[in-house]
Amino acid sequence: MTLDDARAADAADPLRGFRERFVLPDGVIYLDGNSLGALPAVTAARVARTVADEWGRGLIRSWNDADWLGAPQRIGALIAPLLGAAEDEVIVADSTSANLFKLLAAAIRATGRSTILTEPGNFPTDLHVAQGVAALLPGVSVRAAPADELAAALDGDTAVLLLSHVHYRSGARHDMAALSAAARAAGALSLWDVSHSVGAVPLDLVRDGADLAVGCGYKFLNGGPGAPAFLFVRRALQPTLASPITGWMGHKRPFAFEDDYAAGEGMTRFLAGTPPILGMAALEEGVRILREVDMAAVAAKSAALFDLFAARVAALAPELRLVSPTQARARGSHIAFAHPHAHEIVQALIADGVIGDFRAPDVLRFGLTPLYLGHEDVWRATDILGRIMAGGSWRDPRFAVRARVT
Ligand SMILES: Cc1ncc(COP(=O)(O)O)c(C=O)c1O
Ligand SMILES: Nc1c(O)cccc1C(=O)C[C@H](N)C(=O)O
Repeated sequence: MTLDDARAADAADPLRGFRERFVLPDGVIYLDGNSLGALPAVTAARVARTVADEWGRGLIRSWNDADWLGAPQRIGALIAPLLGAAEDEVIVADSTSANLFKLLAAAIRATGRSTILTEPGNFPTDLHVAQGVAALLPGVSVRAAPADELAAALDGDTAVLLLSHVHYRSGARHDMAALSAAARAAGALSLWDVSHSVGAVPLDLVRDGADLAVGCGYKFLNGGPGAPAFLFVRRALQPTLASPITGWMGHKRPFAFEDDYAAGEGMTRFLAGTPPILGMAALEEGVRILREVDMAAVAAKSAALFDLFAARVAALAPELRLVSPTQARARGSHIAFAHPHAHEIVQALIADGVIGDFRAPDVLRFGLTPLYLGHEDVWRATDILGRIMAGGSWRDPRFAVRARVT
């Protein structure tokens, strides 16, 4: 593909109109929307209105008048179709880590079983929260099995199969339907972390038999740094699960101020405390944009951007080893390569305006976000990468200095 071909592909792109819905700095090619999504153009004004009008003038009346109280359910319902879930199966609350804790503990209690089955190399918070739950509950342990041994590792002790649908490092995507069915056949629940899937690939949690899911609001949903997360519980399971964080917002009647806890109806029981309204407002705007989008078009464009990226790197920087699956249906919406000097190369790219990220020890990762990234961006980014590799500019000692956040 030539630069002209890339431009022609962008001109014919059905999603090209979405780029102007985002604020992106000049001189930057942003390839990290899988870690922190870009700022939607409407979000600053929405947050400013929430602050000045709803908080400043409405004051506490806004819990009713601006429906602050209903934000977790309202935004959950907005996210639901992106998950292939019903509106009453999703609620927005807390962080992905906290929601993992709630659902893991609930799953162990509901099944009466003792093992959390996961895979080695899952996102650290998933593993760490599982370890924390196991440390808290007598007899509970975490077991990790490689992807191709997971189905065989499910047994009568497995309470819950905990997996990231799309792997944060390689982008590899699990077969949700097959693994959820295997978990169910073993009498276990399936819990999917869809942080790297929602808004990135078409999801159908109900069709694919997922029992439980959690995910981030700040990646492909473009909800802003530290945006609230969401959780999904299959409707039939909701009455059987109990949150271990029995806060007042999950109570059946929070404003009755009763001494004794009574779990709220449906997903409400998975709330704990007061929702962060400013973050909720930003998240709502990000999700609204995604709701206008045909996810099949997003998936098709993501696949085209990936193929272009992979082909250009193979030609211009063959020393980078592709670690993402080559088949589109087997991956999410980022591309990853391994190189012993991945950190330095990513830093050199950032210095040249191409923002990707480094995942220790040796991975360069580039988010492919079809709403605000075009073929020309990929063409230019890979051009810069090729020059950095050919010229060896990444060897500059300043690129070896590790930042706190990579
Ligand atoms: C798969 C996955 N789960 C969870 C998280 C983060 O969870 P939290 O928002 O609680 O930090 C991330 C990224 O940070 C992630 O990639
Ligand atoms: N949540 C993050 C943060 O607070 C700081 C820096 C990065 C993140 C991320 O989201 C990392 C991301 N989940 C990943 O896949 O690596």
